[in-house]
Amino acid sequence: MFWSAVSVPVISSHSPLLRSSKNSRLIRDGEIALSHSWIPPSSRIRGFRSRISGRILRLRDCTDAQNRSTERSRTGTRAERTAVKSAQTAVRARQRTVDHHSARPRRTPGFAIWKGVPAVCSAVASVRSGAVDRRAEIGALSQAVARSRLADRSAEPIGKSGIRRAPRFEEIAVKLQVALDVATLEDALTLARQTADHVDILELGTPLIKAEGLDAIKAIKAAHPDKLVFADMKTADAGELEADLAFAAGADLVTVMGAADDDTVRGAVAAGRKHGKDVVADMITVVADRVTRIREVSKMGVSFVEIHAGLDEQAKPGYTIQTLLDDGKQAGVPFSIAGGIKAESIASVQDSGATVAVAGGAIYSAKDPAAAAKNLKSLIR
Ligand SMILES: O=C([C@H](O)CO)[C@H](O)[C@H](O)COP(=O)(O)O
Repeated sequence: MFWSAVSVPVISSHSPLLRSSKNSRLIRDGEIALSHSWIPPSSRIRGFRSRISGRILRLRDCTDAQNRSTERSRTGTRAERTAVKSAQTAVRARQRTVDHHSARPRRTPGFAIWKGVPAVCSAVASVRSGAVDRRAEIGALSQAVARSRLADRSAEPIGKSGIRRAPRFEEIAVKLQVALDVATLEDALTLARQTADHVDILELGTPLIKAEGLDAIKAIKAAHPDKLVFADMKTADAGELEADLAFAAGADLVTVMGAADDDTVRGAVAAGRKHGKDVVADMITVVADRVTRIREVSKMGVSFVEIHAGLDEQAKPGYTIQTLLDDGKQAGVPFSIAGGIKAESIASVQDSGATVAVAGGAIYSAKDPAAAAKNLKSLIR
């Protein structure tokens, strides 16, 4: 399940409704994230009213926060106006980054969760809701703005200044993706059935797609319509055509090689736009100057990059997942990690700020794949 960039203040996070709801996740006291499926598409753009804990709150996404805060800045006390104005500036600056990195930020707010945007949006929403103490909220707003400014610097390598990356994703659990790296559709359906309850994304591995063809995407999606289906096409040429085929077969996310020609990446992105779906740039084989290429492909409109060490690279002596995590931290764009994630390493993947953790061997090679997936999920804080 994807969690929306909408991060809303709640009056009481102790509400049984919020605690038990499959559709909301407590980020921290006073703030929840809502699942995409729970938010009608139009509301992701315009905001909507929802009754939570008996109070009506205004929910909005990052772009909406910008618009609404304009209204707010016309009224209220001087302190409120100043606070909202700084938030507006911060949100706009962040939004520009979102626009820059993703051609479809408004339609994919889930991938816009980075660099302090939700914190600012949430704080703007708090001030606007008028439901809680204004002084406290203005304090929260200022903090969010400061955090966003700090995050501005996070794209730069950590240098002598000693400035560390500002916290970005850590309040929101990383999504778990199982790589169905098996050779038959039958085995893939079995593995998907065993693990679906514990994962957010079902990935059809490249070998599976090659063995069974695009119909395998259709079959997995039909069996698990509530899950995001990721087609690991690893497209190296004819990006638009190949991505189009995978999306038409039912994929929600499709990979294109980050090492491919820029036009191949752009082509896949164009297909993604046409279908309203997401393209992921797989950075497998890009090792030298990986951060530079990650930033380049991000600007081409992919939803996020997969920083990936393939099975052959993992088999080399001295391989460590840490280099992938370090590059993710340094790149300052949304990323997933794939490269032999195990129970021992999944916490560090989350700490790196990854959006998605991809696990193949740790699940399909386990004696009990369901238990392995469940365990990995439980290790995500
Ligand atoms: O993409 C993958 C690889 O290239 C084989 O197709 C894997 O799905 C990915 O590496 C995740 O698997 P593990 O590395 O075994 O966790």
